[in-house]
Amino acid sequence: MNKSETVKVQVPATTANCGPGFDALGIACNIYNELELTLLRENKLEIEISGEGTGYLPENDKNLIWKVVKSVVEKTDAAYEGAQIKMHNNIPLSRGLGSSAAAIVAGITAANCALGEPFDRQSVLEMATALEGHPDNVAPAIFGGMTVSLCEQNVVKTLSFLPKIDLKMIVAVPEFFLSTKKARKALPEFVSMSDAVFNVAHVSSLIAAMCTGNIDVLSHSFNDKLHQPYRADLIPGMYEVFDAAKAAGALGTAISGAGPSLIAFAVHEEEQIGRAMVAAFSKYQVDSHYLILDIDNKGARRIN
Ligand SMILES: Nc1ncnc2c1ncn2[C@@H]1O[C@H](COP(=O)(O)OP(=O)(O)OP(=O)(O)O)[C@@H](O)[C@H]1O
Ligand SMILES: N[C@@H](CCO)C(=O)O
Repeated sequence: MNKSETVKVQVPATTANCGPGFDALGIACNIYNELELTLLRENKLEIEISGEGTGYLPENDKNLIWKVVKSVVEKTDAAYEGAQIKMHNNIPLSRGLGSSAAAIVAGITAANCALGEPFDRQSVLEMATALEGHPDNVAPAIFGGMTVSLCEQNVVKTLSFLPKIDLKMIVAVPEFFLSTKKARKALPEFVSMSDAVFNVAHVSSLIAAMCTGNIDVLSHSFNDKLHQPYRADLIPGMYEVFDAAKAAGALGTAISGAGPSLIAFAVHEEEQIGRAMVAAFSKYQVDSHYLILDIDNKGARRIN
C-alpha cells in the first residue's frame, strides 16, 4: 500500500487559565478545526488550508501540523515519508482560543488514527503537552469538558469534568494577534508568597464552585495575581472590558489563555455582555467581535 487510510478528525477550541488557574485549567469550547490526513510512503507533501489562517499558515514542511504528524510517525516503525493534509480552521489564530493546541492535538490524533491507533489517550496527552509546553489547552482539546491538569517532569495527569452550572462563555475577540510567546515573556520569574496564596485560594474555590454548582462562590473566584496584571499592558482596555462585562451581568471575567481575547462567564444576559465588551474595547480603538460559546464535552475525535 502506497498510502494509509484517509482519516478526518475534529478538535475543539479551548480557553485556558480561567483566571487563577495559570497553566492548569482549561475548557473545551464548541468551535472546531477539522483535519483530513492521508500518510504517503513517498516523500511528498500536499497541504490545503481553508478558513482561519489561509494565506498566512505555511503550506509546506514548516507547517506545525505536518511537523507534529511527522514526529508521531517517527515514534513508530511505519515507513511513511509524506502526507496529504487538508485542514479547515474555525479557531482564530493567536487570540487565546488554543489554536496551537488544536493544531497539535489534531496532528497527533489524525496520525494516530492513520497508523491504527498505537497510542492511547494518555500517550496523546503526554506527547501534546511536550509539544505545547503546558497542558492547559491540550488537555481539554483531547478530553473535552473542563480540565484540571498537573505536570511533574514527564508525568501529566488530567481530570475532565462538566461543571454543575449551565455556564456560557462570552469571548470578545480583538482584531489583533498576540502570540503566546510574547504574552509569556511579560511574566515575572518570581512572584510573592501572598500572590501565590491568593491564587491557590481562588483556583481551589473556582474548581469547588464548578463541581458543586455554587454560583456565589464562583462569582468571587476568577481573580488572578500570577499573570493577568502583567499582561494588561498588552491588551488595551482590559480592565474596562472586565468591568463592562460584570456590569452587564457576567459572573466573572478573565483573559482567555494568553490573550488577547477576554472571556466572561455567565448564566444569562450573554448578548448584552458581548455587546458591552465590544463597546468597551472600542473606547480603546480596539476592533473586536464577540462569540457566545458552550462547553464541548467530546474533545478530539475521528469524524470519518
Ligand atoms: N491550524 C493550524 N495549522 C498550523 N499551525 C497552526 C494552526 N493554528 C495555529 N498554528 C500555529 O500556532 C501559532 C499560534 O499559537 P499561539 O500559541 O501564539 O496562539 P493560540 O494557541 O491561538 O493562543 P493560546 O495558546 O493563548 O490559546 C500560529 O502562529 C501557528 O504557527
Ligand atoms: N497557560 C498559557 C495558555 C496559553 O497557551 C498561558 O497563559 O501562557
